[in-house]
Amino acid sequence: MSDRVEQLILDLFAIEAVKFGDFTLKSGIQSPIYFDLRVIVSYPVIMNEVAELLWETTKKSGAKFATVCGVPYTALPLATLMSAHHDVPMLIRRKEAKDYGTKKMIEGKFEIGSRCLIVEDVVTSGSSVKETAQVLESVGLVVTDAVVLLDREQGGKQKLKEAGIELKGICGTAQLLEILRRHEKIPESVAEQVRDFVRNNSFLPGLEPPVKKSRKVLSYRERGDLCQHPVARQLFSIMEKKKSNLAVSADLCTAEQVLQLADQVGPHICMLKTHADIMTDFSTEFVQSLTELADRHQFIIFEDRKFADIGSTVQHQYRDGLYHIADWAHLTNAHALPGSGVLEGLKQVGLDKKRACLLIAEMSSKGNLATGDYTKATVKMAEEHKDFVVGFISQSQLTEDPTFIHMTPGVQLSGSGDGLGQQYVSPWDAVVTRRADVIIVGRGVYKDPDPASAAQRYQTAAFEAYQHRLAN
Ligand SMILES: O=c1ccn([C@@H]2O[C@H](COP(=O)(O)O)[C@@H](O)[C@H]2O)c(=O)[nH]1
Repeated sequence: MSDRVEQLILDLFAIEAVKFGDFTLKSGIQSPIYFDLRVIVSYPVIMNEVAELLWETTKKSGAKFATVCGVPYTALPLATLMSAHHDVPMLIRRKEAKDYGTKKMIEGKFEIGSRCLIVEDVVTSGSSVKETAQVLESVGLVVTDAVVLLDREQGGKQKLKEAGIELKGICGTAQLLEILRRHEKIPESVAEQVRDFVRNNSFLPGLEPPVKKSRKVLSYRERGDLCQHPVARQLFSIMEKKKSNLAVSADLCTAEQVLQLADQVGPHICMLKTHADIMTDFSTEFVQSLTELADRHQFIIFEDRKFADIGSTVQHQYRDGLYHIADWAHLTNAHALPGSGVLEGLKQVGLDKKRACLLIAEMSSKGNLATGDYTKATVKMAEEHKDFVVGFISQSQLTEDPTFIHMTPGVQLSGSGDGLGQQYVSPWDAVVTRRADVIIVGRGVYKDPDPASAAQRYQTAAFEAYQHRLAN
């Protein structure tokens, strides 16, 4: 195989798929080396050889997969050849979801939970592979392996490993330079310049290049298009249409108070959060009226039940008892503390009803224990239950997966705490600094003499913060 890799590098150099000079990369960095693998479509013999070597490299690594998917666009023909020659089904990732028809981001047939191999032409920081993995995972596929023709050796492999993806490459920059030097295709001074560049432009933590990376921040609409769960899709769509990323927490003790508040703040919110168990007169009539208000004003109902028991018990708490939560709350939440059984239990009740759940990964209260490894384990649990878990209650952004929604309580325009452990940040801080998608406000709204105006103030503050995030 090494003779074939050597010949391939010489061929790539000959067709100017590998160039030396002074190039401005997408990130704005000046680079002395440039890979333009797009040209290989004009050289079918070379393209075929690349696809074969990608296949052999993958097989040698022992990677197991049911489908292959090329990172658009250069790797698409490579994945196609691998698929056709080795009889392994291919998937196509769209760069943008169609705005008509089925709005699929992934074309092709697959089984939920099956593995997909990502194929790429060049890896620098690994972000394109990661982005493709996120889209594949958002539809229920599993990504553990990726294969690339050229690894620039700037930290992408390590970054992907941190994200749980094993990257195998046909050739790295060091080997490529060695081959070209041995065949006297480039002078030693050029090879040294490239080695220097690679050393000084690593994407490893602490060694990131000093330039701003231009990763696109997705809008709520774009994120909604990526989501599979109907509640997540509906929420993002309401947020975009109503220009609201505000959830009001109706922590009130009578049905009349909750319904009055819901009607007053309805036009300004994307979600109403309830604590059914603090109400003295909870009834089916209340549920009916709340549901009507949610339909009229277009908001999601979130029962902040914070389930935290074994699967069998939470199933009863969710389905039965006084509140029959699963019958009316689009969304509920759970602690990760009991382990994944809590989700298995809730899912058996909620999935058929198309309900969704958030995991409590961080809390706003002083001295709480939902930090560090606990928070990380919570994120992992959410990733393993994406059919039901659509996001987090958190105080910061915990994952780059755009299909997870981060909701942040402990938000007020004025005030830093309540004397009982609650800690407040401003809407700007929550959305811009901590990267919340939705802010949750209780007393800041319902204790105001004019809750509708207060909700409008929070709505404007939080949505302007989101628009700032989009633009910067
Ligand atoms: O970490 C958490 C989790 C949940 N909450 C809930 O949010 C509201 C906040 O009400 P405020 O009046 O705005 O303080 C309340 O229902 C809590 O149970 C939280 O605050 N922190």
